[in-house]
Order: sequence, then structure tokens, then C-alpha cells
Amino acid sequence: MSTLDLAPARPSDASAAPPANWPSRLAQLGPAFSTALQPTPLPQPHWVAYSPAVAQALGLDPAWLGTDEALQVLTGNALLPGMKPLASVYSGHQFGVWAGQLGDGRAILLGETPQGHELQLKGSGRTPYSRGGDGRAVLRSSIREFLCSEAMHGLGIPTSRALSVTGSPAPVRRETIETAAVVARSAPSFLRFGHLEHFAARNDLVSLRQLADEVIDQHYPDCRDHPRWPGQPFAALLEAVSERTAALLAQWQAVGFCHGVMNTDNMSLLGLTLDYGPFQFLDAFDPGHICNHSDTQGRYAHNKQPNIAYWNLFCLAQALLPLIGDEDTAVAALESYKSVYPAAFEARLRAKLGWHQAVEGDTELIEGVLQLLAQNRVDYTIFWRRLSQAVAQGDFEPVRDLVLDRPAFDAWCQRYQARAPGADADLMLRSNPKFVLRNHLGELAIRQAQNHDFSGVQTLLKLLERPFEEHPGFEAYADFPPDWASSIEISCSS
Ligand SMILES: Nc1ncnc2c1ncn2[C@@H]1O[C@H](COP(=O)(O)OP(=O)(O)OP(=O)(O)O)[C@@H](O)[C@H]1O
Ligand SMILES: [Mg+2]
Repeated sequence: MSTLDLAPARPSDASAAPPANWPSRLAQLGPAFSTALQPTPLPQPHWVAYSPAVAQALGLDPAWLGTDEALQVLTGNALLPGMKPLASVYSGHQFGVWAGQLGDGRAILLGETPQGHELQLKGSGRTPYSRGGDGRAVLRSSIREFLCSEAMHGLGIPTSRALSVTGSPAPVRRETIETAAVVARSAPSFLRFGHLEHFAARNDLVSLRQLADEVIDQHYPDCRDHPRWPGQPFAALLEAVSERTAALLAQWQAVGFCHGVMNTDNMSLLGLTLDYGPFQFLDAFDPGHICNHSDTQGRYAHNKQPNIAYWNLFCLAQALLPLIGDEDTAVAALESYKSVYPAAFEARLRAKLGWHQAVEGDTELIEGVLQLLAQNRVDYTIFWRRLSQAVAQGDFEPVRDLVLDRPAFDAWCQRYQARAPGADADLMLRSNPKFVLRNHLGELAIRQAQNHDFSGVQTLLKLLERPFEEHPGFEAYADFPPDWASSIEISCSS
């Protein structure tokens, strides 16, 4: 039976007060970067879910969550003393094309916690950057963003975090009429490639430099005086962002995560996963899988993600060019992506296979297993977890059962088992999650939530916060997707 405590944490101390000071470095930079504004209230807000763990990470008292004050503040209906909300301006390349000015069209920054984490509401009303949009987010997409943020964190993948999701009966028009919701999310910074692209495109080099300096001072201080880039802090910054992005992409690819909308306005300057829209964790392993039904050309197919990230880094290089000075230096600063990404990916795959150190012949075994999974459309998460169990228990039959082409599996497995030193099962169980946020799991929790039952969201949050643990009694959440899962259509509509 259930070993999870599904009850949301109740406030133990109703007087637990949140901070009284909510500064914003972005506001301090000056008016070119953002616009001060108030969130637009929503009627009759209610909790959908919240994360005491995130509250703790932000230095907020978890006891404050669950209070009516928190509900109002995190829906955008009230402000705490000291909060001076704002929306920031950015631009970007969308689906490979320059899109011009975008900006926080439905996100509003409330300020920074004492730890320097930005707290932002998504879906909290129109801003000067909303263009034709309504400034809102629907319950469906907000639950997906909330759960996936915490799932990624549980997997050890850099990401924005999600403190809460609140709902309202207010209608929101998408393909059908849905209801509004707000995600309160947090990151050390929500700055994107597009923030720098914005000022470069306008040839506003003063603001471009000011923002790049801010990013270096706050997040990449080593770039000021980098041994490889003496006197070239902006080249050092480009390389540092590029290498963090390479490391992030290696983690996405290794876990089977498809982002779905890798536009430059969704690329974090800190190498975080940002903007959970039409994302998907792979079910059957299809390297060319396209998770976003709006992506008709397959630009953001799973196996294209590492190259797209590199393409996006080129856009960032273009934006930083006026500060870097010459093209050769900018290109040189991007060079390491080509070695850092494959090395990081191979290291992740080695850990999944249970190997601590690289040994000659590993690349062949790694390529071999990926080919086997692709050719047989094997369920990606279940394969790795069963392989981990197989090594732990010395019985490979359950993993063999997953592969239609048994002779091919046997040939690979023989070489795998002959590898010396052998696989470490503990490392594998720490590297291959039992639980990922599959589309159908999210979908079931969303349907429940649309009927005012939020227990499915709670259950998933508890499982996904600790995806490498066994969670006895919850095997169904680690099982194959049902047939209807492949008919779920996730698009940019959110
Ligand atoms: N309903 C909406 N109302 C206003 N602006 C919107 C809306 N949906 C998207 N936008 C804006 O369109 C642009 C691209 O949207 P995209 O889907 O990448 O971002 P998002 O999901 O809104 O948010 P984020 O990237 O902050 O997680 C952004 O500038 C975004 O703010
Ligand atoms: Mg976005």
C-alpha cells in the first residue's frame, strides 16, 4: 500500500512571515530592461498544489504556504510589502526565424528572495509584452509546468523550480474554453539568450553591455579574469554559457527529455531548463520523436536538440559580437561545445550502464544499445531501470523480454557483461529513474484536477521528487504507457 504522505503540508505556524524585502536587480539596471506593473487578479483562487521543498529552498517558511495570504499572493491577487512587480523585455529566434520583440507576455517577476532567487508568476495577466495574448495560462499547462519543474529537479537536471500552482474558475479561451491557473516559479535568474539578443538587435550597445556585465557579475564572476580569455570577459561568458548548455543537453538526451520549443527566448543564460510547454519524456525510444504537434517540420525533434542548442548559441554569439569584438574570437568561444557535449553525453550514458570510468570499446557499446533501443522501439525508461535491476539481481530475462530482436540483444548483452570492470548496480539505480512524467500520467492528473480533485497532482509530485526510489505500491506509475497515450496531442497552446 501507499507509503507516501499525500496530505499537503499544513501550516504549523500561521504567523510565519515571508520576507519584507523583495529587491530586483533587473529593476535596478534601469527602465530599458523592464516595465513595472501589477498582476491582474483572478476570481475565487484555490490551491492546486504547492511544494514545501521549494519554499524551503527559497528561504520561505513552508508554514506560510497554505495560508490565505500565500494563496492570494501566489495567484497575483495581492502583493507582500516590498514587492515591486515587473515584466522584462526580450526578443528571440522562434523556429529558426527572428521574431523581433517578445518579452514576459504573461510572466511577472515579484522580486528576489533573501537567497537571491527570483520569484515569478506565470499566467498572471497582460503586460506591455503580451502582443495579442491574454496574459493567462490554463490549468492543464500549468500543472504540466509545475510537475515537470520538480520532476527535472528530482532527476538532478538544472531547471527553474515551481513553488505552487493555483487555479481559478475564470474562463480562458484556447481551442476550447478552459480555466485559468498561475504557476509561481523560481530561478536564480530567468534571463534568456533573447534578453541579450534584444539589445543587440536594436544596436543599443550600452544596455547590451550593462546586461552582459550584470550576468557576469551575478552568475559568472570567473569570466572577469579567465585564464583562457584574459581581458575578454564576454568571450569567456559565451564559452561558459555554451558549456553549461552542453551539459544540460547531455542530461536531456540521456534521460529522454524532449523540450519541444527550443526557441532562443526559451534558452536560459544559466543553462537551466526553462518554459515547460509541449515537452515530453520519451515512451518508446524513437530518436526522431517530435513532441510538439505545432512543430510540423520537426525542427525540435529529440535527436536534433543538441544541434539546435548549438544553433541557438550562435545567435547568442551574434548578440555578444559587438562586445567580443571580432568574429574569430566569438567562434572560438563556441568551439568547446563540440567536445563538451559528446563527452558529457557519453559520461551520462556510462553512468546509466553502471560504469564509473571510461574503458576502450565503451563508445561502441553505447552506440550499440541506443541502436538496439531505436530499432526495437523499446520503452526508454523501463529498459534502463530493468537493466539496472538485471545487474543488481543477475537475471537479464526481464530486460531481454523488452527487445523483439533477441539475437541482437543477446549479442550486445554478452559484450556488455564481458566488459571489465563490470557494472555497478547502485550507480545504475541512481542514474536510471523509475519514474518520469510521462504524458499520460500528467494527462490523468490534469483530468482529475479539472474535476477539482488534486490528489493525482499530489501523488505525482511525491513520486517525481524522488524518481530513483522504489515507492512500493506505485508500480502503475512506472509501467508502460496505455495505448491511448500515443494519441495525446501536446501543442504550443497553453
Ligand atoms: N497567453 C499569452 N499571453 C500573452 N503572452 C503570451 C501568451 N502565451 C505566450 N506568450 C508570449 O509569447 C512568447 C513566446 O511564448 P512561449 O510559449 O515561449 O513562452 P511562455 O510559455 O509564455 O513562457 P515562459 O517562456 O516564460 O515559460 C513569450 O513572449 C510569451 O510571454
Ligand atoms: Mg517561453
